[in-house]
Amino acid sequence: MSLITTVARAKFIASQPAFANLDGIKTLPQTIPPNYKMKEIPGKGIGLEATHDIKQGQLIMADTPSLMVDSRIFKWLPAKERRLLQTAAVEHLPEAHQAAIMQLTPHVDTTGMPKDEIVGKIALVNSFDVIPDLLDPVREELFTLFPNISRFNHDCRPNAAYRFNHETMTHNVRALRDIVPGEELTLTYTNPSLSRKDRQDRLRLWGFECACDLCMQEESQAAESDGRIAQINSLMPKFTQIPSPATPAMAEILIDLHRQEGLWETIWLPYTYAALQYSSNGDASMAVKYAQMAIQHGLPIVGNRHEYMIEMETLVESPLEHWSWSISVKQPIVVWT
Ligand SMILES: C[S@@+](CC[C@H](N)C(=O)[O-])C[C@H]1O[C@@H](n2cnc3c(N)ncnc32)[C@H](O)[C@@H]1O
Repeated sequence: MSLITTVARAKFIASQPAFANLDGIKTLPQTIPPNYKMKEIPGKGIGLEATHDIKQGQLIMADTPSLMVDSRIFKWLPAKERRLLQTAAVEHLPEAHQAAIMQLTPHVDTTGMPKDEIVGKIALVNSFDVIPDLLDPVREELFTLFPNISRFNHDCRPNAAYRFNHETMTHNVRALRDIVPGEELTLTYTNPSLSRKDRQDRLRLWGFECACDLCMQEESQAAESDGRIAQINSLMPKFTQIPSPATPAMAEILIDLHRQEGLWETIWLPYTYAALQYSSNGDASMAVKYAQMAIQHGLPIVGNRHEYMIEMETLVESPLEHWSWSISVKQPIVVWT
């Protein structure tokens, strides 16, 4: 990979296990047999299609970066200088790798365009903002181009999600729900909990009109979906209010709305709220059931170091000793301080 950053940050990144522990690299999961194929998707350019059954949580792809750019350069360098640096970084890669990058979509006609502008467009259309590692002293994101993950198209109700692992330097894409052969594999490029108009406005900033099923729906169906999104967005904050007016029934409604909308990437949150609601109302079996579902759907998305995942593990282990146990029976509910 090519990395554009300061010497100090490059030293930090080079000290990560992926570079410092070469034996560890041998255990990286990139060698998983692909369960997808690349093909032309009508109205969306190239995309990926499942060729096998894929289970919720299953790893679909683990991709290492081609080009990682410290996002501070967007403030520090004029556009032309930045693009020339990005081009030099691409030219540092092995030839086959360079060719793979130059084949990614620039989304515009590049006839007669200088190479640095083409590289700039390819980077803009295809890169991900990687959040820095917790130990990285620089808190600015890393604008990162991956050779294969860039082929995932967007869907406002995606069936896969990504998470960057700094230890292995891989961007891991996992299934959000069970997927059957023939389905397109998709990620979301924007917040799915926005109204259709707001999602489409944001995607236009990426330079395309979204052709996903939800965006192609009739006006009346789109209005129903927007209504559910509005209901989710008004219910959600009630679970973190102090004191909270939330109840187990409200948590069940929130879960149901997520299921109806196919919001599989965030469903771990209502499961978490439901677990806490049932626990605070003294129902251990429902609390444990939902805590397990929160873990099942949350781990692939937020990882095992996330505070809610730690809470849910604790709740599953000893429900009657969890801080939330029966608190609303004894006193007003305080959920998530
Ligand atoms: C990161 S690339 C995805 C792969 C791309 N289709 C290709 O041919 O390499 C993003 C581009 O794919 C297209 N695209 C992705 N999702 C789309 C969608 N839901 N509707 C229409 N076009 C989409 C747009 O041209 C967008 O600029």
